[in-house]
Parts: sequence; structure tokens; C-alpha cells
Amino acid sequence: MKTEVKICGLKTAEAVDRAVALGASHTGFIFFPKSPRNIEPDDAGRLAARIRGKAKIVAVTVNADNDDLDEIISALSPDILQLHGEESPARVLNVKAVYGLPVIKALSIRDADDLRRIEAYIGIADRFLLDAKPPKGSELPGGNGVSFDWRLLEALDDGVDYMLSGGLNADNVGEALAMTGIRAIDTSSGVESAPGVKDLVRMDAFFEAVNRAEAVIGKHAAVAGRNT
Ligand SMILES: O=C(O)c1ccccc1N[C@@H]1O[C@H](COP(=O)(O)O)[C@@H](O)[C@H]1O
Repeated sequence: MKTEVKICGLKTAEAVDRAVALGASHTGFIFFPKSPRNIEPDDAGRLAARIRGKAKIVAVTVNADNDDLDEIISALSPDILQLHGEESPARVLNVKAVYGLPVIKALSIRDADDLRRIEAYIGIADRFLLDAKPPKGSELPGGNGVSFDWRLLEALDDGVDYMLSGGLNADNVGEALAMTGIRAIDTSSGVESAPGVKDLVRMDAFFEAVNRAEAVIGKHAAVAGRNT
């Protein structure tokens, strides 16, 4: 099974084109003024037009109100909304009812209690994005380049559909895929040369690492299959 890869925080045509050429399944555009990856809705709409239909277009928002969502959705026409703030289950339901778009609810994880917060959103959010808790002092709820303890995911019910996020880069993504068994991942700062600056070489390296890990995992599965 091919790993779904979301490249988030895209701001340039070069980065958008490269992400899709490399096989990204999802492209993320950040609407959060404090972020170095913040993009104006019209600019995001122009970039998304280059790749619409080739990869899912995800609008990433943080505690956005309906006025903000109206503007973003009308400029971008995203396939998916990623709610990366403290949106309650009731707010997620409301957003889905008003806009009729699938919602990825991001949750920040540091310990087992954080992971249990998923339960309140089951049957409401279409998918989850599990990110690390921001370090103390960070103004960003995501995009901090930090990972959480992936062993916590062992406690997660098999039926929970999520993307793994937080500090993934070419050096650790193979281990993340092998350890968690997840086939849906998300990265932002791990493919940048500076905050908000996507680096095509790092993007290439990230996808190479994913492809290498898939080949190894596939081989192990084939051997296991022969031995059963
Ligand atoms: O990237 C940001 O600046 C950002 C701002 C506000 C909300 C979410 C944001 N990013 C999300 O966080 C993940 C993880 O980032 P990283 O790989 O650890 O840098 C990113 O992919 C976005 O979905």
C-alpha cells in the first residue's frame, strides 16, 4: 500500500509542483498569520489551481471563525479542512454542516491522556492528524518540528484513521513508518531550509526515505507471508 504523504505549508509554485511530482497525496496551505508559512487565500488559490485533481488540497486553519472560513473556502476551494486549533467536537460538527467538507481534526499529543481526546471526535471528524504538543513558548500549534513518542500509538484502536505528524524528516520517517505501521504522514518544517522556506532537495530526500522504507517493509511482509 502506497504511503499517503501530505506536504504542508506550501507557499511557492516550485514547491507545490515538486510535491506533486514526487507523489504527494495531499498539499497543505496554512492560514494562520503568526506562522512563517501563512499564505493569503487568493495566493493559495492560484497555487492550488496548478495541481487541482492531482493531490488533495487541504486548508489548515486554527480556531477560525466562519468569516475566515468563508474567505478561505471561496478563494481556495479546498478538498479538505484541517482544524489545527482547539476546535471542540461541536465546532467540528458545525463546520462540517455549514461547509460540507471533510474535516481532519489535528490533536497535539504528549502523553496517553492527550491521545484519549480522540474519543470525543470519533464519528465527527473524518480523520485525525496527530501532531506533537508545541514546545513551551511556541506561538505555533503546529509546524514546530518536534515529534511525540510514537510508542503511544500502540494504544490506539485499529479503526482510527489518522495521519502521523510532528517533526518528520528524511532522517526519521523510515523509522516512523516501520515502528507505527502507519501509511499516512504529514511534514512541514522537516522539508525546509529555514522556517517557511521549502527546500526541494529536502523534499526529494524525504520521498526517497519514504520509498526506501516502503521497499523494506514490503520485503518483510513478503517474507512473513512465505513463512506462514
Ligand atoms: O506549519 C505551521 O506553521 C502551522 C501553523 C499552524 C497550524 C499548523 C501548522 N502546521 C501543521 O503542523 C504539522 C507538523 O509540522 P512539522 O512537520 O512538525 O513542522 C504540519 O505538517 C502542519 O500540518
